[in-house]
Amino acid sequence: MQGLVIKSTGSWYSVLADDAKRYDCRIVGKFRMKGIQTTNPIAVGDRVKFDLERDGITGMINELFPRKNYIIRKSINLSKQAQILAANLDMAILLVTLASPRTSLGFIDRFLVTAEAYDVPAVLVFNKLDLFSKEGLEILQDFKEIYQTIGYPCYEVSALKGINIPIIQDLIKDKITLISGHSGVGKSSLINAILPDRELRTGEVSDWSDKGQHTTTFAEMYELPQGGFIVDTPGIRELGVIDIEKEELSHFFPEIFKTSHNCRFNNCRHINEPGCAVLEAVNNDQIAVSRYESYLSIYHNNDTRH
Ligand SMILES: Nc1nc2c(ncn2[C@@H]2O[C@H](COP(=O)(O)OP(=O)(O)OP(=O)(O)O)[C@@H](O)[C@H]2O)c(=O)[nH]1
Ligand SMILES: [Zn+2]
Repeated sequence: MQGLVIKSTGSWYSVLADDAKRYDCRIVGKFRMKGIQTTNPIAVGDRVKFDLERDGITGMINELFPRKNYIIRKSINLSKQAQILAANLDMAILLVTLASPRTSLGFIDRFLVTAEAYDVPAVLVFNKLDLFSKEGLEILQDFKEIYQTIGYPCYEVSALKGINIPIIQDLIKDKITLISGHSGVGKSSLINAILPDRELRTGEVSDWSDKGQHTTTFAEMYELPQGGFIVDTPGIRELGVIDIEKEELSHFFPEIFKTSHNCRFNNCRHINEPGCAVLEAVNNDQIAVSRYESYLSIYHNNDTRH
């Protein structure tokens, strides 16, 4: 039988099979991933094959289908180990607010770089629309223009007042979607608005605390009544920390990458090189200054965290 892993406790996996029934499964043998060592071989979002046991309600997973992508969390102390938080994400939503609290452009850009590196399509959703003044709405238009020009879809909602929620419900239908955002941005409110019945909580993964202790938090996969799942990872405010080589960073800024093909040197860093097409595009307002500043900031710090 085949199915989707909707819950993982480390030793048991809840698999939603193609017959729409749920089976508690264990793993046969070892599943090793090339390149990274993981504490959990299988995560929510994985598609697996399993053999049904005689009892008709439990199973043994014997095959993991190739992942189109996955997001990981590195252990802070156990340096070589990583934990797969979720696999096969169709979309990552970054929830953004322009006031109380204001999300910085740098934060947005770091999220987008990480999403690009993980190969997860990213979308920006601006929340707390009900709080926007006239000036706020103008800033919203500026923000949207920066990101829509690059190709990132932007939406605006009020989770509290229920504005534009059906648009988001439609957007996430039949997809596995990760919702991220910094504290206070309204993630819980949005999930509640989308999914009033929180009883549908369906998954979890364990996690490390900052002190390196192995604690359990809940990265949850909520099944949507209209089809699809939301992955919520409380305590993980971004997609996770990922190591990006300096030389590769521009690959994750789509507009910089596209423009860089016209740089004079093919190893151009886009910092001060003669004939740099990226610098020229920034000067001509074809690339947003804020985006270029984020590029420089990440380049110099080599850091995708806050
Ligand atoms: N005015 C307004 N307030 C909102 C909206 N959405 C959420 N809030 C408020 O913002 C605060 C934070 O909302 P939460 O949903 O708890 O935010 P969160 O992102 O889940 O925050 P953490 O639990 O810290 O991760 C609460 O006081 C909400 O009532 C909105 O659309 N408009
Ligand atoms: Zn260049």
